[in-house]
Amino acid sequence: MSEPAKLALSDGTVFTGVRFGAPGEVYGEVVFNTSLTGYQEILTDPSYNGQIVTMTYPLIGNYGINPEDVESGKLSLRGFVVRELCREPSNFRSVMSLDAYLREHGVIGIEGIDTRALVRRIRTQGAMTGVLSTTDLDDKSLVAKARSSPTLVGKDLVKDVMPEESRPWSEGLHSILLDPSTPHVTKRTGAADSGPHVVAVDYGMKWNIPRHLSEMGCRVTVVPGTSTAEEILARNPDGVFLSNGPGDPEPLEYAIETIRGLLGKKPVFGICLGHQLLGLALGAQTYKLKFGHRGANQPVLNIQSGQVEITSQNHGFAVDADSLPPGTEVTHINLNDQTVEGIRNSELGAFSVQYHPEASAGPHDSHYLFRQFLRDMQAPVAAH
Ligand SMILES: NC(=O)CC[C@H](N)C(=O)O
Repeated sequence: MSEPAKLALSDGTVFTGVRFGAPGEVYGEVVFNTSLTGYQEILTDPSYNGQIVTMTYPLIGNYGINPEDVESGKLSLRGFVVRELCREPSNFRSVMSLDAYLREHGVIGIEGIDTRALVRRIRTQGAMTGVLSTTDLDDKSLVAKARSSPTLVGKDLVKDVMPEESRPWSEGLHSILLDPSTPHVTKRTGAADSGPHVVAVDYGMKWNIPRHLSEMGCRVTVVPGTSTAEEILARNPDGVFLSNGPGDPEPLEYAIETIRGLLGKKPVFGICLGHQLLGLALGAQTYKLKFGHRGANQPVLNIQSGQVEITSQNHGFAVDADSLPPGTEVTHINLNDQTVEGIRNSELGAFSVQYHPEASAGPHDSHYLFRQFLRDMQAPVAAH
């Protein structure tokens, strides 16, 4: 039996659809993702904390859920919006349906709404707060709640999703990726225990990042996003990695302070939130984009090589190019809107990208950045 659900936006628009997943009511920033596949990686990406995610692809759930394609141990997003939910998945790796998965994790889903109309609203008005409910179906009340719910600007959303303790990382990439001749066997390679030591500062890190570092032979120690520079340096790393994570980078003063204490001492590599935090630590500014970049088909120009990479992205904030201090250069730009996608300060041995070279899900064009970090770690900082 289908149960109604509603999504109301702060601009007064209300969409009526059908519930899937858990019942209840949530508010969050309504954003959209243009990936055709990878809903499981999106659901488990901690960077979506505080957001209600809409998929633009019209049929979601057709290959089910498997235990391997997770990017964290839980679902951090607030709600999930699709045009049509596939209730009968078919895939040799699937162990349950998307509907059952959302119910198990207490996440509300809505299907059967015109996601094209919703995305056009977000694109014209900008990202908005919305309320998704299966308990209150009164349009006026829902719009009033959407208007009075707080936005994520100025909030620390990292503290909800980062680990409390440090831990050694112990997993490489799927063998399914490494050995296409045995696609029915999904095994991971073990973690490296020699090679350069990377301390990965976890602000809500997608697991495919340390899997890549491990796969390259690095020994990886994951530490909480609140770690100080002294605590990190005491672990004697060869390089420090700054992870992705949710929300506005600006209020994360503890992280910016830590990065300042590492710059020039160890090679630093940042991805997404880590990139924004590196920018802030170098003295640049960040700002909120109108509706963000989320998908697996974002074109990025590598200014140095002249090559275009098709990239996986998930961000709503960006580093302001005009605010970059001398010595820090823009290395990559987004070809859709010319925003900054990568920066480098060679003297300090630090670089970062706004997009996701670990993909998961998405194209693999940007894996070379992990090798670049490896090269940086093999040369002392002063040599950069
Ligand atoms: N994926 C991320 O790390 C996102 C970075 C930041 N929270 C943003 O939305 O811009």
